[in-house]
Amino acid sequence: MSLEMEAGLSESTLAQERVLEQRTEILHALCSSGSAERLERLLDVLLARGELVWEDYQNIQVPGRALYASARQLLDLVYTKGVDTCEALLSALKQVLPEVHGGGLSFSGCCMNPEKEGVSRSTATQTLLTHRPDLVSELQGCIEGTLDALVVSGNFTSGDCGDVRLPTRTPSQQTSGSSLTKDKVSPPEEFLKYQKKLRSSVSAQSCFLSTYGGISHMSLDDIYTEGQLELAHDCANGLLGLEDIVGTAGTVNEEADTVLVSGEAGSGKSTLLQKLHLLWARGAALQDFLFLFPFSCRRLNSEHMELSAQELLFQHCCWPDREQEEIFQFILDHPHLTLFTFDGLDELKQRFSDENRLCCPTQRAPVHTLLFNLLQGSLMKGVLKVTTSRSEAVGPVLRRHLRKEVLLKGFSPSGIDCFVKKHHSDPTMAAKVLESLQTNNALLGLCHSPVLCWIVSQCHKELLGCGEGSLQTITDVYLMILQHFLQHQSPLKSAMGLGWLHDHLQSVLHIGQLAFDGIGTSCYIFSSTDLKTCGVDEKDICMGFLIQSKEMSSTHGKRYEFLHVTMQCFFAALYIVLSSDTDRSTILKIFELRDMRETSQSGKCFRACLPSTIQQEPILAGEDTVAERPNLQITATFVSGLLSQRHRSLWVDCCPSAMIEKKIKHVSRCLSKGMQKHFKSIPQPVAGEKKSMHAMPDFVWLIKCIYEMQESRIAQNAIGKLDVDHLKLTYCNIGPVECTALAYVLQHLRKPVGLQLDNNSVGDVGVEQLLPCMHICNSLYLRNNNITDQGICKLISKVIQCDNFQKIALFNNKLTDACTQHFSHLLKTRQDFLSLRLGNNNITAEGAKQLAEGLKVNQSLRFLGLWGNKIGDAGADALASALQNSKSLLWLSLVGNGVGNAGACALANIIKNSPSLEELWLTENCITRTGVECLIQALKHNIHVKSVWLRNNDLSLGEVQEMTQLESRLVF
Ligand SMILES: Nc1ncnc2c1ncn2[C@@H]1O[C@H](COP(=O)(O)OP(=O)(O)OP(=O)(O)O)[C@@H](O)[C@H]1O
Repeated sequence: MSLEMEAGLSESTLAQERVLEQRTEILHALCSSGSAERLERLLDVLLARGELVWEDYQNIQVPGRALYASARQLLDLVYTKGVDTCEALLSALKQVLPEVHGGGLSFSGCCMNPEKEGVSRSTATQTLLTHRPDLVSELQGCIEGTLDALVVSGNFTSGDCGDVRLPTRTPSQQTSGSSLTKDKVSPPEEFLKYQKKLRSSVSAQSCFLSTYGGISHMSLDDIYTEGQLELAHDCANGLLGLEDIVGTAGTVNEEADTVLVSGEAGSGKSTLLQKLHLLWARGAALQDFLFLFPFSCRRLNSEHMELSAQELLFQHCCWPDREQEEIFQFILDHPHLTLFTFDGLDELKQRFSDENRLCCPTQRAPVHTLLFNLLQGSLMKGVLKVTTSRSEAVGPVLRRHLRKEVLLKGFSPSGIDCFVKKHHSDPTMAAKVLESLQTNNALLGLCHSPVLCWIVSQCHKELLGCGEGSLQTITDVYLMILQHFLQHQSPLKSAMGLGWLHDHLQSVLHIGQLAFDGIGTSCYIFSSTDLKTCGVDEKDICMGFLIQSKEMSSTHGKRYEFLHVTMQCFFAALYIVLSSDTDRSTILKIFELRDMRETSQSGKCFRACLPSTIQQEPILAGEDTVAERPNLQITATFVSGLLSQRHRSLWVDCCPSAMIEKKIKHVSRCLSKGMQKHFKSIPQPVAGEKKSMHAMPDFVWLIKCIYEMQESRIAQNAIGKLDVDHLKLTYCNIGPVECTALAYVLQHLRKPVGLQLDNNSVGDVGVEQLLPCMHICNSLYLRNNNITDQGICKLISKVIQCDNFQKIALFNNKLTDACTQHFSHLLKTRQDFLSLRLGNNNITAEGAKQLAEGLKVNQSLRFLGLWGNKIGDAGADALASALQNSKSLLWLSLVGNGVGNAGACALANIIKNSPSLEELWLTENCITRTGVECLIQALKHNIHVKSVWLRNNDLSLGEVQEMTQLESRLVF
């Protein structure tokens, strides 16, 4: 074999090998956007070059086939056609996907087959084929004119035009359709009819709020209040709008199609989805999606038949009256035009797993298998899915398949205001409710949770009549709604005092048992038989705690669910407290702590303590069916609250006090043991370091249970033995409610701690809630917590009196110059204050001047951090003159403050005079040679300074080298 031949052979085989080797990348490049556009352009080029014939094209573009399947068919065909076609494919890819090519995928080394390129085609059809790619791009934007011309010339009918104009086609599909093929996509009228039917069914399901079902009808439009939405992985991006949920912001995994909206119970996840559904149905949002299929995991639990993806869509959402196949194929073909929502993934009986793979949309499987495959994208890849869940119920396996996670953090303070005003049409009443909230901070904190805000607004009479400050805990609020509903039953007896519970005890126990059995088996929808088994009758239903379930199919009889799942937890707790059938083992199970490695065991154990009738029920007995842990924990929180000394009088006539006493003992022992378990996990400190405790998953929950009990003795028992210097509770979902509980419990610590609450949702209300424990804190870290000047004003006026308090860090909040007068006051008053870090806020020169007033007279501050503000040269000047006489300052950071040369020269005075300064940070400050020279001069007078950081300023490489030679303590 000659050398040329050998070279030719290896180059040719190379092309074929490359198509094989790069198959996955090519497929990804063609299909990952979910749009068929790229594949179509590639086909156009290959047709034009004669590499594919028309028949090949039709074999690839089979209507209804998934995009990936078509692309695979193309690659198979090209490979079997041989080396030349492989080369042509690689070359066409370069043309079609230049950006991908530039991004690392190399299809190079191939040229077009000149013979085929030069084929002359005599007929018009051939010309159309040869010039197809150019025609496609030229026709984009002038399709309408072309269609008109074709109709006028008699070549096209209006039906042909309709096919081409099909709204869901990509621009190049529209163009290709006019010249080559009329895809067998369903005709527009049928498709539009289905879309219309789907829209009206989605609209009907979403226009009312179910919590109001038992009492009145409240339209979503009238009551919907924006909740606070944040990206889980991008704190800097601030709050999101509703449509950002499906947008690209915050994407962490481009490959994945599932967006998770997570939040606590009652934070408004279902309501948010409902709002999205309604907006879509009205054409007011998400208009990139032609179809939206809403699913409720709670209702999917009741589906015991195996279904295909197609059956799931049509049977559970909206049935197409005609042409089901075509409509489904259309959805498969255009996955990016469809949105699925799955509400309450945490309520699904099975835990997410990606083990049973299913790819075929027509293959039947159990509904949870379908759901898991849809979420992980092996089924109906490209369809965007939005699912909601409590955050703690989402495991690492699902997280791997998430495109992004969005956190729903309940109402902001202004959201509470807005909700209460919407809830009460009478503005005087709204004002009274808001006024009473302002006088009760613990209750105001609770109202950040929409479900609690709803209860408080609903029970305004009880609220206004119950006296200031008597509502402190979540249990108090739920007892209030219990009383509200029960008294609604017998209004004449409304002045009956404590007897209100006793009079309805049997009903409460029956509903309680239903709730309790359901919590143990993740059952949230109840049949008439379930109700009968627990003795719940029509009169009990009328009380309003149970509402009729919105059913997807009429084959089931009437079904019921609790107004809200937290209400079910509350009734389960009432049952645990009041029933003689529950004992120590029940309490032990609901208070069982989560092992870090444990997933579902506790649920199974809990089931074991349910009555045997429930255990044997076939739907509930599946191996992987579990009680949902977050609901068990909410139930345990309510049990703690109900067993509080404050509510003991309620039970006097309802059950033997010895039984209640016993249960109290069990609960306090569980809480104390739970805390001990945490303390045991604290590692011994490394020499020279402080003893630090990182909160484990259940720590905050235990703290909340202790708070619900409102008994100092229990709090003292549980926390008094904690011996740490630093308590770290970062990323623990701590909002105002948790702050209230933390402050209540931490007050009982024996020695001062550093409290680190970075990256939570403390806010101003939370800050106020923390005040009672400030005397036991020596430092407070509140990075990224939505805190404003208002919160700081209250915080400082408290900590100024706390002798232990010496350090505060508030980076990434919403502070402005208005807060600096308070810090200035703190610095003036406290001559033992050590560290003030206010980085990344909105402090300007004015704020720096205010701070300088305090710094002038302070002789204790060692660390001052103001990076990422906007103090400029004037601010730097003020700080410099205040700090140049400081004998305590060790570390000063003014990174990214635009201090410039003037600022640098002013700051040089600190270097010149300070006997203590060790580090000065001036990175990113637009400083040039002039400024650095001032610093160098000053450094000549100071041997204590260890480093001056000057990275990313306006200096050339040569200047940097020269200055480093002159002064080695400058860091560039
Ligand atoms: N954005 C909102 N505007 C007005 N009311 C709301 C809003 N969000 C929630 N609510 C009220 O709070 C109740 C509970 O909200 P929702 O059921 O949406 O919470 P959730 O986060 O889905 O709870 P869970 O995780 O327990 O299912 C609603 O029924 C409604 O009364």
